[in-house]
Amino acid sequence: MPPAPTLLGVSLKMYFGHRQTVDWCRDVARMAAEHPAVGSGAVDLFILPSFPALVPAGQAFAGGPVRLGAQNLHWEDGGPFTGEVSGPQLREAGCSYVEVGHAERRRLFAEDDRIVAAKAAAALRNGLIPVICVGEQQRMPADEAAATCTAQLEAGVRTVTDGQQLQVVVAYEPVWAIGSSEPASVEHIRAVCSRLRTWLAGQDRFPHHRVMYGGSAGPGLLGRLGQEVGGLFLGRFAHDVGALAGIVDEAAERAG
Ligand SMILES: O=C(CO)COP(=O)(O)O
Repeated sequence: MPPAPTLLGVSLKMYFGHRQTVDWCRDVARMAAEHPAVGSGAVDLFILPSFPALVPAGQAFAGGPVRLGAQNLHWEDGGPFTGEVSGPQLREAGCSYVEVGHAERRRLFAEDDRIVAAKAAAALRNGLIPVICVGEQQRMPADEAAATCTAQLEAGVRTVTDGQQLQVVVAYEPVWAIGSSEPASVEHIRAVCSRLRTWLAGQDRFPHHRVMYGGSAGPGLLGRLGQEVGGLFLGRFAHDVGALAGIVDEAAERAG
């Protein structure tokens, strides 16, 4: 069996201005169109820009292999929720993915496991692949981190019951490694991702699941991770499209 495609995702968070975001997406679309590994399906690439850029970014990616996603959604599908964006709106805007429960949202916007669970359910209900973020707050041994993250994941999907053919992505992001200079160690990443994969594999609800690593991930990391790590969730170190292209190369090498 050929290895599963490597999943690469980039969240732009709120780093770029609007024009800069759209220009960056056009550059990524061009890079991906020229990169055989993205076109062949050996590498799956998704980009999560800010809400206002979703439509022009979708236009930039139209007809190509790059998938679009959002960084957040509301748990209801419509109604009096000022300032919020719904799953159906994201689908209409062309999104395939949506991020749920990022550490910054948990910390700064008081998103707890109950909200994460409601948002994950909203994503799945609307045909969006949730990228469910989990991660331990402080440095700790890998087995403790794995137990913490598995419990977070279990809580984050507890309301999802009807899982036939549902796809989920889990982004393992140790909070202490986000916005840092270095990612977690390769051994730590492999151990935690492996435990998350084992937990997901034991769930009939999620026949299609992938686990990726994020937190100061950048060039040179992917090649050192085993197949238990399905890909990378990138932040700052993908701002340079050349660096992102290099990571796509590493993913292509992994595919063999
Ligand atoms: O949180 C992250 C991706 O969503 C990781 O961000 P950094 O790679 O910039 O630390």
